[in-house]
Amino acid sequence: MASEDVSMTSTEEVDDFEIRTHSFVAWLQQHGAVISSSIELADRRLQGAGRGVLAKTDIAEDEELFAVPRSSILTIATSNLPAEVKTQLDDPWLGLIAAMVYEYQRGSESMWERYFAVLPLEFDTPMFWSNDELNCLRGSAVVEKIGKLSADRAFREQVIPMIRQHATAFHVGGMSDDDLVSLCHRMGSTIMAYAFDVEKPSTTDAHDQEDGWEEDEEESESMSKGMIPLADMLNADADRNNAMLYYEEDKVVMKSIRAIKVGEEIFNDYGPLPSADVFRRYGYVTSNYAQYDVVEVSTQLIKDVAKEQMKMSDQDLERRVRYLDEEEILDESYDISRSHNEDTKPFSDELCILLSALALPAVEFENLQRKRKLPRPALEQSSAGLLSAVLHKRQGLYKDTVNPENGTRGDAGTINDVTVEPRSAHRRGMAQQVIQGEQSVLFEALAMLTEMHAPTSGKRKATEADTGNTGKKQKG
Ligand SMILES: C[S@@+](CC[C@H](N)C(=O)[O-])C[C@H]1O[C@@H](n2cnc3c(N)ncnc32)[C@H](O)[C@@H]1O
Repeated sequence: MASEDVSMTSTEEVDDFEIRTHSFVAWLQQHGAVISSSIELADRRLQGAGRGVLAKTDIAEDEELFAVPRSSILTIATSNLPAEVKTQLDDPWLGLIAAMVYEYQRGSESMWERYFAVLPLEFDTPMFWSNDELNCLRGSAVVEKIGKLSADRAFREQVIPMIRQHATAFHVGGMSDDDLVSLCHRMGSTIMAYAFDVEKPSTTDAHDQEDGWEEDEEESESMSKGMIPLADMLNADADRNNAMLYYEEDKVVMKSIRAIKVGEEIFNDYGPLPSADVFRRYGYVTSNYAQYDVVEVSTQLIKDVAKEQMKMSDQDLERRVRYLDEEEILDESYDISRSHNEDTKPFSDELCILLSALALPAVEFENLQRKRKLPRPALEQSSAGLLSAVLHKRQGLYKDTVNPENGTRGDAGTINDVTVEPRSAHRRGMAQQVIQGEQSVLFEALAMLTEMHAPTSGKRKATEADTGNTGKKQKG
């Protein structure tokens, strides 16, 4: 989990945690926030979840839990960044990072000082992992998505020169570029785990939009990225989500969306994110996002296996792939989902079309191409065989194979190894959970393919219903 200070052990320091909580709540109220007496900001460190919001009394559905004035939300616009700096910032997440660095460095001169005092100093997100720790994630597509190098580059090329240009305003005298990169990473990771896509005042539809920075490109003019004090103190739970944030003209309001019993935690939801994404963005793993787990299979892997399995020439392979690209079927990778996930199909139509196109005899493919047609999005015997070979190859990309039934694996000793310090052991444990989730998706997918083409069922042809293409729910 994210933490303010991992070395915090003495009673004095533990008390400081409470002091900072109370000081933050008092600060927010002084700035016009209205907080219901039915809730409290509580210490959830024993649950491994930092702070969280608890119900102090029974709460009815649709009750207002708290309201935060828009002026207390930290955005580029509300920050005190000099006007000429604001005009230099056209990227929303780099801009908010700069605004946070600016406000943080101003210390007691910043109106958000007591808010920063409850935000984390350290993270367990993979952005901060050692190479040894990252090695435990080998095989998961999450490794390619961490983006540390590109973030470093953006900080060094875009943010730091701008900060240096206004060094006095930013109070960064004496800080090296490396110090600034670390501070930018800290603020970037805080945004990733805490910021909301805030609807601007004129658009008042209800939405819960807690988000990371990767959605920025799609962000419309009506949204801006912002840090909403207290709204971001809610922990998340995919199954027990009981509150939602509503955007009003001059404030944002958190309301209960179902009845909540005294003592229960008030939870936000991050949406249908696979565990790997929850882990990458928020730095923790729980089993209740496992229902959304996926395994990413790259097109390159599919091409490599098809070439070998179908004994295809490079020329033939590239011709088919080019045609599918023209028909907008080709992607860089395809997600395999859980077979019992109610909202998604285990094998997408695009993946089935790609596999079928690669598995067709050359003459049949040429016929289709001539008529500018595509294969049906169903798995036939040959395309299912190809997929099965792809998935076996995909399995081999993981560092170890985890038994999805009991979680044991080749080097399970690493996690319990007394020579590994506790924080690293915790990270390795999370890596194992992520990998185990992905591998169980693979096992399920392979079992489904076997069942679809089991010899006992008489080598029947797969129908669209097998791949979920009728839109009906798939049962595992
Ligand atoms: C929006 S903040 C929530 C407030 C946070 N607990 C705190 O003390 O600042 C998101 C962070 O809370 C933690 N978190 C949220 N939901 C959690 C959960 N269900 N279990 C464990 N940690 C959780 C993670 O560290 C995540 O990055």
